Amino acid sequence: MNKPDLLQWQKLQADLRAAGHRRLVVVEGDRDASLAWLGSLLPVLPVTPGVWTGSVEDQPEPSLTSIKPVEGRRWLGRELACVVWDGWQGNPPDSFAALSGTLSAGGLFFWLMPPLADWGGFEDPDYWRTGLDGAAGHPFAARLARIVASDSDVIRVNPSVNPQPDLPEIPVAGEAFEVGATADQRALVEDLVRTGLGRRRRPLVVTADRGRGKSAALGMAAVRLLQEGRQRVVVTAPEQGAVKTLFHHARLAAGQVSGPEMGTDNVAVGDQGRLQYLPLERLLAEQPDAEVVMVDEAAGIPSDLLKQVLLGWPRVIFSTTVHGYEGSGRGFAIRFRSVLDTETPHWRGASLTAPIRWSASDPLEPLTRQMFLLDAEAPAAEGDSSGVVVERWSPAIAGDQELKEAFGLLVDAHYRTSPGDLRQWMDDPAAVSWRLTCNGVLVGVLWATAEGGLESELAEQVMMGKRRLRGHLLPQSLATHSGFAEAASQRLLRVVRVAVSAEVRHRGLGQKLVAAARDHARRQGLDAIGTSFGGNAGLVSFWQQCGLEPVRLGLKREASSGEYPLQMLSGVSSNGTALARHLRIRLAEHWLILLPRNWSDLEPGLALQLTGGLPPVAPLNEDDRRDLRSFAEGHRGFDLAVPVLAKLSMQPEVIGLVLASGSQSLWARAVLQGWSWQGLQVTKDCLGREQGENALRKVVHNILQNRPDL
Ligand SMILES: CC(=O)SCCNC(=O)CCNC(=O)[C@H](O)C(C)(C)COP(=O)(O)OP(=O)(O)OC[C@H]1O[C@@H](n2cnc3c(N)ncnc32)[C@H](O)[C@@H]1OP(=O)(O)O
Ligand SMILES: Nc1ncnc2c1ncn2[C@@H]1O[C@H](COP(=O)(O)OP(=O)(O)OP(=O)(O)O)[C@@H](O)[C@H]1O
Repeated sequence: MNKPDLLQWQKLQADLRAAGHRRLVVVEGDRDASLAWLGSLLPVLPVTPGVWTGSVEDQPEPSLTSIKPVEGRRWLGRELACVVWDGWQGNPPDSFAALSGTLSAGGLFFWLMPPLADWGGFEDPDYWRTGLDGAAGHPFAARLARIVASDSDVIRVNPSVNPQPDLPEIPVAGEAFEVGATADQRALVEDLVRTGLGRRRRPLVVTADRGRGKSAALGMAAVRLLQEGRQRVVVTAPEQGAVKTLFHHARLAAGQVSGPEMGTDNVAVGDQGRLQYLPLERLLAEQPDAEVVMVDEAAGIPSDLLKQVLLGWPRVIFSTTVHGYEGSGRGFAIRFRSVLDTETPHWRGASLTAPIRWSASDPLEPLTRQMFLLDAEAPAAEGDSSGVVVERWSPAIAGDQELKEAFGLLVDAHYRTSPGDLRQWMDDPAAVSWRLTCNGVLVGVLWATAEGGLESELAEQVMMGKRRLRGHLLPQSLATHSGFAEAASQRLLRVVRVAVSAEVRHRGLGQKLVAAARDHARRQGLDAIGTSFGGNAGLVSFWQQCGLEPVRLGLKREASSGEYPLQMLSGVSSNGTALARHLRIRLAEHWLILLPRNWSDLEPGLALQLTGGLPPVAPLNEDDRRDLRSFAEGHRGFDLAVPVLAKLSMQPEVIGLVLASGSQSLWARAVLQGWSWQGLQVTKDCLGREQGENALRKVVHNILQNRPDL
């Protein structure tokens, strides 16, 4: 009979729990046989709470919760005794990695799949979601198969061939593993308490892998601070769900009852003390009088908002996950470090290494790390930028060390780089990549993908919003939102990611990588090179230096960067050049009406930069000049001068003068973004209407003096 030896599995599970380990069990081959095999094994194992990533009808054990394969990330922060992952239904990497992190000590992760040798050719049902279906090969899955095959801690079962493989002996130490504070965590709590009680402006930045107990430590430390005399500790995070663990451990530390369904708004300690959660916007708007502010999952918050928190309160603690399942916090650490170095050079870093919910010798964590390159690190760049070589390179055929370094560079540069991106990069047949080395050390990577080239009928339908295609981000968005069907029929090379090591930035290396991609686009007869990213002033400058121009700004801020998506393009063929020009002129024609309606909260520097980068729609006429002079000399009020001031902003080189005026933010918001005087007072752009108008008059006066030709 194809049945497992139940007693052996029960012993294995008990030994794993005592050792604080979890294991991956790959159940290979025929799916029905695998389900039957699991159906006889699971009832004798502890499987609740547990999940099954398949349909309810196929569920091998009724007490498992049936979820869709993509829903794993929703379980982050919870603990599962068992995961049964039906790979036949799809293997979205982010979700898989997230679920593996929810498994507690003693947990088994069953993975149903075809035989390992077939993984590279297996048409994973999840491929369609990101347009990878039908690709000739799947190097990402083939690599996973190699890793699984070479890991002796993975248990492999093929129920139709060998239903009872030899199970490993788990060495169990004298004392069984128990979840509890590690020495690391206790030391961190002391450090946090010292920071919270200490002198001003010595921020602490806590970084660690997932599940090290950072959030819990913040909760425990907050309570200690309140017990030791602080009255108000405020915690914030990208979303309220992220502070559940923090509040749970705060309640326990305060000797209160805590349960999973309890709120995360407030914990009172003693007569006066209060730990309170505030969403970031409220924290910044209300500026509460807190002695200590803690920011959990700080990588999920744009650095300019973190900076406001940093400067707004006397004692600030930031905490974030590095090597997360849904993206990495190291990019955050790098980006935010420059803010810290400038604003508060005495900031300190702290870290936690020991896992809390499983033992340090658990084999599942290092395995998932390797599978999804969760710990990918860019090689140390010494700051040497000589001996530059730019070359085509492919992640699909790279050795593991090379791949790890290149992916590490992308991860460092973009904190939302996730395992799903690795799969896309390796498997997308339209992907082309380059790497840049300095004296043999990898310091730059560019990943691009060819998009568009749709038949004209389909392109028309995409333009009219009647069809949506997977992939083709840039052409689709330009066709649908900007209204140009030819954007979907032309062939564009979209730069998905470009990254240069922080140590060697601003030396022209990034531009070299983009030039290589542009060259390729030209040689391949493509029409344009473009990109789409969370717009900020620095990156817009970079892309402008590379010859790309803004052609579209999205209407909704991206969840990942907190910024508006911006698309930039540069023609390579004559058709592409005409399209880019056409798109820009169209954007320019609409800009002054769209900007205040849709992007009034756009960062003012970026609003000015984009305005200055657009072609002028119409030159100033005699009436405009008269109005400008009247405004500058005080005969005409601001309210009636706004249209002419806005028109003035779009004249060549005017924005340069505005940027140099010292009133740039006031100009952007009052003239271009439609702000009220009241709002401008709150942001301290002016003291009130009179002072604001006078400042703007001065700017106009200066522009008229400098540019008599206008
Ligand atoms: C689709 C996408 O990938 S968008 C995301 C781009 N990648 C990232 O944000 C990752 C982190 N950043 C990086 O890796 C690098 O800063 C890159 C790739 C953006 C630029 O690489 P570099 O090698 O520094 O660019 P390079 O030296 O060729 O060009 C620098 C010019 O770009 C502009 N620029 C680049 N970064 C900035 C910035 N933060 N602020 C202002 N201008 C900037 C400037 O004009 C700069 O000229 P300067 O050095 O004379 O001031
Ligand atoms: N001292 C402790 N005793 C018991 N359980 C703990 C302790 N510290 C943390 N935990 C538990 O371990 C898990 C991970 O802790 P926590 O969320 O604080 O880690 P983290 O490093 O903040 O991870 P993440 O990056 O996932 O937020 C949680 O389930 C938490 O309740």
